[in-house]
Amino acid sequence: MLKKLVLASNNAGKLREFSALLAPLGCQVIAQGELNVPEAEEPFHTFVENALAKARHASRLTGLPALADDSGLCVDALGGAPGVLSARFAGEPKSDARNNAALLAALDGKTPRSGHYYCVLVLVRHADDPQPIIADGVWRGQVLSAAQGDGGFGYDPLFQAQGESVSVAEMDAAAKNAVSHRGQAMRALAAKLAELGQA
Ligand SMILES: O=c1nc[nH]c2c1ncn2[C@H]1C[C@H](O)[C@@H](COP(=O)(O)OP(=O)(O)OP(=O)(O)O)O1
Ligand SMILES: [Mg+2]
Repeated sequence: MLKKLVLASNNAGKLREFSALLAPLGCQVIAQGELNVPEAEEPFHTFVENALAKARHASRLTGLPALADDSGLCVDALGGAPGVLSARFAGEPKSDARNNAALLAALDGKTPRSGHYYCVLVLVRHADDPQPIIADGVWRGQVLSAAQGDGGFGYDPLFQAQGESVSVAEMDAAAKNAVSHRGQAMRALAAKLAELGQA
């Protein structure tokens, strides 16, 4: 039933991961930027509210079903920060390099360095869909004391997932998708769609 989907994100790193993660759905996927959808406001304190706002915004402006991802890094010793503010941890304009520097500074001298990536995905069939499909994923690990690697995006050079011996930026893209917060969320979303007979 889902033939065409707008991906409600402007983050190039996420879009790269989704091109592999969405392939099994077999539907046509268009990034919102290709349809000139401007970035949505993300004013809320929870990931799920922000993801829903992004999905509704893209769906309203395109008339298509929309999938949004709201995600971030939650560090235990920082009370869950940067959390929903991950993208703007070092202020505007958004910058992965400045966010990583701000994270190292915030954690300087603090222990433990444990935390998790969180991702929530929201799919709306239309802008006012009363039954959004929601799935999430958690990926635990540690914040490293210096950046390692140049793959991935965001905080990946500083994050080493549990059970791994390298940073996420040193993992290959398929290995990351197989275990990441986003990969887990996507597989859970696909299972819900299948349950609803819509994938
Ligand atoms: O797998 C990941 N690897 C590294 N960093 C990650 C990951 N997943 C989320 N993150 C970080 C990046 C950004 O600092 C924030 C997401 O913020 P978030 O608002 O969801 O995305 P965004 O503004 O970059 O793009 P958009 O809202 O258009 O999807 O969390
Ligand atoms: Mg955002």
